Amino acid sequence: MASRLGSLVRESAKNGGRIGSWARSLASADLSRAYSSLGNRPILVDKRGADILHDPWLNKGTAHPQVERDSLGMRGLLPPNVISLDQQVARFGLSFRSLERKTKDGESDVRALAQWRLLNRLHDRNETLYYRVLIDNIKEFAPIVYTPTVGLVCQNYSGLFRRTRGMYFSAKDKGLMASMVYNWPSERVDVIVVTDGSRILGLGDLGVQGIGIPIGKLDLYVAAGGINPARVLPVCLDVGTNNTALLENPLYLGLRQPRLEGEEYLAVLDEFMEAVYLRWPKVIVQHEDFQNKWAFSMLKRYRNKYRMFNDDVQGTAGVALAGILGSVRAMGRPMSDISKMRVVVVGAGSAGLGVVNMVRESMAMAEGVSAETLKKAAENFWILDKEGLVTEERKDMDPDVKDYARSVNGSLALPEGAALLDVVKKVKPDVLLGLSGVGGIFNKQILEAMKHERNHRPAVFAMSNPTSNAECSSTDCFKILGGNCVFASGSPFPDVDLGSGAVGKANQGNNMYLFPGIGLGTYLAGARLVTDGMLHAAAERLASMMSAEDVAKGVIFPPVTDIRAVAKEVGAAVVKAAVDEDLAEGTWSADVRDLRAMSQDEIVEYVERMMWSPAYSPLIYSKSKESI
Ligand SMILES: NC(=O)c1ccc[n+]([C@@H]2O[C@H](COP(=O)([O-])OP(=O)(O)OC[C@H]3O[C@@H](n4cnc5c(N)ncnc54)[C@H](O)[C@@H]3O)[C@@H](O)[C@H]2O)c1
Ligand SMILES: O=C(O)C[C@H](O)C(=O)O
Ligand SMILES: [Mg+2]
Repeated sequence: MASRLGSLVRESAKNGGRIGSWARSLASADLSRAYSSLGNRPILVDKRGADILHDPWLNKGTAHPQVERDSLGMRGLLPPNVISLDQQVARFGLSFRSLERKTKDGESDVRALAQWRLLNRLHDRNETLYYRVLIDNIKEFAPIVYTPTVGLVCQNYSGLFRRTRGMYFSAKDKGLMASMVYNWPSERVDVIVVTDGSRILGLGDLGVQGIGIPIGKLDLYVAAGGINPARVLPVCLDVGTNNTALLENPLYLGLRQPRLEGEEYLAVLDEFMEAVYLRWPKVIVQHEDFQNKWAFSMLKRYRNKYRMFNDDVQGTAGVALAGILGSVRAMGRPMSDISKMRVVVVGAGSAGLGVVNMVRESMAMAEGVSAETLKKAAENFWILDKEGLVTEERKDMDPDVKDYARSVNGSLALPEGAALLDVVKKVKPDVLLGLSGVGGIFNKQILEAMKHERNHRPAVFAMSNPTSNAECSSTDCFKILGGNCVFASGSPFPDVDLGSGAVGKANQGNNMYLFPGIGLGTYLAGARLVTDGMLHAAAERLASMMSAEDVAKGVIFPPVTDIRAVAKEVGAAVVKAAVDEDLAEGTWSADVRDLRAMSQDEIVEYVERMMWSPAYSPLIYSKSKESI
């Protein structure tokens, strides 16, 4: 019926509005009336789920009623909010007229969104071509599909929503998730990136619109990590939002309710994790952009049960560790001197604390990790949150930060809640690291205070995303501190011309250098869990990729054009660590005995061979859907 309706409309268009005999039997010759009266009659379909959503004659997008979503295997394939055709028309009009005007930074953002739309449409049409284009132009396009533009996309996602992508699980799906996962059309899923939308980059709670982040992360899993795009699944857990502007926004596609808390929230998470591992027991689940209050607890809850990791806590930590090791080398000192670094960290959230925990372990390693060396290493950090410096006098101290609370007596003592400027002036840190989400917080005075006699090569890491949330820009940093400082930022910044041929090198310090390799290595190792040992191996491999010549110039991370090679090397290091830890079970292409027999170089070659790259395959018609 659907195709008859389709051909009717096409035929009518060809005949300049005249309709065929089939339609003429209807009471009216008016095509639009015929169409609408037909539209109200049931249409028999021989498709289900994603096949309906990808058929323009059948697809109703967000207007598929719940009964249809349930009977046709679509539950979870759309944002949970059901809206009507009239609302869709209104939404389209609203988004058409207002989207560009509402974007934040004017002209350049309008352009960025237009570029994202072009890429997104290509992604919808042709996966192979899309990934080929992305890989070949990664430097130009990573800032569009990933940070910073992906932040803007999430802020506007309800208006930008066209073809659905990924899955949505909500509190309304309680008890149904184990069956819903079977609505996803792929038999095999290797990597899931899931968010609850509660802390999207430094942009806060964006509710269901956070789905843009898992989509962007998985783009890099494919383009950099060589994961097959047919086997990735972006997920948003819609547990409500506390963002009142979104709740009042007529375009908003998510549930209009406050965020679930406590046991209700945990029940959704637990059911989701159980459901995906039920259908895909070997899948790797990456938790992404969960607010601090859940990020650590979810990691602790699941990391010894499932092969999962939290990118913001663990991926970021590895990248910051590699960056600090690079800065130590740039100072002309041996890497073991990391244990002598004074590090001021601004931001005590999931990312900031993930970083200090990992760097602290690395500092302790020089003398052997023990309670004593870890305690000593903790003294190298000064941590600030929105209340200022965290000291032992802090009231209602977050237990995760307790180990780093500074004494208010003794040398370098500062009062509870001391301001960043006072901390920097007194401590004279080697590394100033921002994971606060507060744009511009490393202001002129703070950067001036980083010019001190303790270190002629200070490192400034403005790691918050997207660009407008970065703690400072490359220009501010180099103009104030001179060409000798080492600069890294979460979102890309340009190199800075310092005159007379001198160039301040702007590094991108982003977890994109690790998560694709961590996922790839875990998958190929067939590791049961993602352990600290595997994460340390990943970070160390990243750090070791930079030559002495690079680091001397202040280049501490590889260029984004090398991201595929980085993922390969990091992936191989993760495989090796998993084998050494006896956690590897291998895959059909190399079991654990094969992996054990491989030299380091052979593991690298193996990883490279297993990475998916975009190329067309010949198509042959076969009645059975089995692939040949
Ligand atoms: N570059 C990367 O790879 C990377 C990775 C993860 C997160 N990030 C970025 O880090 C930022 C924080 O992420 P998160 O998950 O830790 O968030 P979070 O909400 O868990 O933590 C933010 C922390 O910043 C503190 N803070 C807020 N205002 C402050 C102020 N004025 N002064 C000092 N501290 C302040 C908060 O108290 C909190 O401790 C985000 O912008 C995110 O985009 C970057
Ligand atoms: O998404 C990014 O660009 C990095 C990081 O995961 C973040 O949350 O900011
Ligand atoms: Mg993140």
